[in-house]
Amino acid sequence: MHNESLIQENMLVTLRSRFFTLQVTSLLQAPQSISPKNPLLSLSHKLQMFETPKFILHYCNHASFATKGSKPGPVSETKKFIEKVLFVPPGVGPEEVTDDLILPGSNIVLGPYAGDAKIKEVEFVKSSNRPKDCPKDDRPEFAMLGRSNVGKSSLINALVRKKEVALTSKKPGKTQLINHFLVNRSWYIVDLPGYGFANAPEAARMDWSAFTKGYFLNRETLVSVLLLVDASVPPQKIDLDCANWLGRNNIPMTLVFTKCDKIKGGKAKRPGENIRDFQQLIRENYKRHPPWIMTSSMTGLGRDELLLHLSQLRNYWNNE
Ligand SMILES: Nc1nc2c(ncn2[C@@H]2O[C@H](COP(=O)(O)OP(=O)(O)OP(=O)(O)O)[C@@H](O)[C@H]2O)c(=O)[nH]1
Ligand SMILES: [Mg+2]
Repeated sequence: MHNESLIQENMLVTLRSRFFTLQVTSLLQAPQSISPKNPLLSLSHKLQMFETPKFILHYCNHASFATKGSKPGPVSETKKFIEKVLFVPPGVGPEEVTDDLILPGSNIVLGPYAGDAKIKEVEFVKSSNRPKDCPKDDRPEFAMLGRSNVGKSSLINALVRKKEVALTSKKPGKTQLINHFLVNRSWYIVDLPGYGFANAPEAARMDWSAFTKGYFLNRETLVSVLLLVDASVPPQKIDLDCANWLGRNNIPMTLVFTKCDKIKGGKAKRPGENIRDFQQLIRENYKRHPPWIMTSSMTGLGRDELLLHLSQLRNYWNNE
């Protein structure tokens, strides 16, 4: 794709996201009824003021996700395409998806479980150095996973709108323990140590396999892993391995692309291209695309959209 159209695409995503952010305030604040009589209708009504996020179709056209030789038509007419490419949450049938229900800068469809996504308070609970030392209660949690320096701690701070809730650093390897943060006294965000940091001092280096994999495989309250991937660099083998490992172990995952504000000069690929490449490389291992979303902790891109996504996963989990 030409650089110019990529820049336009990135700008479009940013603008749409800003526009959307203004409009979603009511959804962020007002708890949604979990089983309204006609949930999609009411949600659709709330979202109808939004600009139609044609980005997803535009994106998918370029990523050639659609069957070869066929152009994706309007979302409502391409059921197979929707099932394969979009993340359609519980409570929404593929035939009910309209493009105004797709969160901008993502493949995530907003369903009737979304709501009550505003963060009112956040409290650091504890650091654990073994999975079995993690808080023992039945509140749902989301774990931030990703390479050292990908921006896990920064994203937590951006989500909760506090500068130093989770400690960040320019040097990789800052987070060394499993850190639980309790949000609104009802759910946890978990900051995990980064993987792939070979240069850490011996004492700080850890066996990621034993340490963190145990957590994923045994944590019953884990609603979804948020796998953070740096969109400013080309796909890295270690991230692809991680995405594939989660897929093989049926651990629910949302791909959160970070640093989408970072545009490198020269011939370096743009975030949009790196994101597409990453998805194409994991495509074989997933029947359907996992939910993915573009974010930037610097500009706030994707913040409210990600909170809405987490709210629908969490509310569904609570009602299961
Ligand atoms: N441009 C840009 N920089 C970012 C973004 N998110 C994080 N950073 C920077 O990336 C560096 C690492 O951020 P952290 O949040 O500490 O990364 P981490 O994944 O928690 O790292 P570990 O704790 O070492 O695993 C810091 O210098 C951040 O300022 C982003 O969205 N855009
Ligand atoms: Mg960290």
